[in-house]
Amino acid sequence: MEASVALSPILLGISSNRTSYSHSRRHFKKRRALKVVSDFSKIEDCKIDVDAVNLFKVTNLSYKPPGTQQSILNDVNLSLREKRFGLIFGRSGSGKTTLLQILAGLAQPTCGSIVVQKYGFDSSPVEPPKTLLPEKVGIVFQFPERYFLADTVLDEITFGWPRQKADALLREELALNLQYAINSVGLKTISLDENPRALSGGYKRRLALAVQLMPDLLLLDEPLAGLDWKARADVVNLLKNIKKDLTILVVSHDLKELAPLVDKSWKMELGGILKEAPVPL
Ligand SMILES: Nc1ncnc2c1ncn2[C@@H]1O[C@H](COP(=O)(O)OP(=O)(O)OP(=O)(O)O)[C@@H](O)[C@H]1O
Repeated sequence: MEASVALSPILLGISSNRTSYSHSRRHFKKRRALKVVSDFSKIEDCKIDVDAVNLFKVTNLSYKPPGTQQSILNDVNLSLREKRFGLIFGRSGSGKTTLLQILAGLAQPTCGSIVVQKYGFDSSPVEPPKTLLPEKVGIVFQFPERYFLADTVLDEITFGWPRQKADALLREELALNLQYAINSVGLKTISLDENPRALSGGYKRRLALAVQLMPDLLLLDEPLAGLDWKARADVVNLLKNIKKDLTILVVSHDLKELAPLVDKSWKMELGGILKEAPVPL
């Protein structure tokens, strides 16, 4: 099935689980209208912009899992400007994945805040900070292809989208969402009837990204893990394109390949202590 023909299942209506009607609608509007994240510590960057920019900020965040005595994350601070690529590196077990999970709303921090704030061209905040809502954050876990749920590419991308109760406007929005997702990750040449498990490694990663593409902030845990050299280069190119629209925060050990994309980087030290640091190459 070609992408254009494949819009018809959406227009016929789809049922909900992975995401809700309002969720999808919010994503659609947000993608068009909202500018999100920016770099607080380098807010002078904003001076080159005519419009206001958004800054994603984590302040004094700590996390102690329920029932444990030791904090995994300790007083973490970071900020990233919209449409920037942030990279967190560091030793295994230092807390990188835990931080992504908290940013995605999968666990509650013990203390601290995660906000988005808009700044004007003169570097002053133009609005009070807003709590970053989990539905505005997409997360792609390590080896995301292990968690594919559907039997076709189309169903995998649209899993959980409204089917039965979608009005005409929403159906149109969903059709555009689908087109956007397919085009953004370069899945146009793949049949939407294809079984996701039959795709090559690189195309599986593209599909996993398409599923999570709507939010403003995209979190990726080891996006190159387990791929051969060709697929890795493919995903790096894809991330370069996606960066034009979204803010991306990546946790990875693959520093050399991702370095050309990086605008800001941090090292997570054992004990969950995050420090801004250049990518060590
Ligand atoms: N719910 C939990 N309860 C107790 N300990 C936990 C919990 N979740 C994670 N940990 C521990 O917190 C530490 C940090 O784990 P995390 O997976 O965030 O590290 P990481 O830096 O992402 O490691 P890697 O690079 O190997 O993926 C580990 O020692 C892990 O065992």
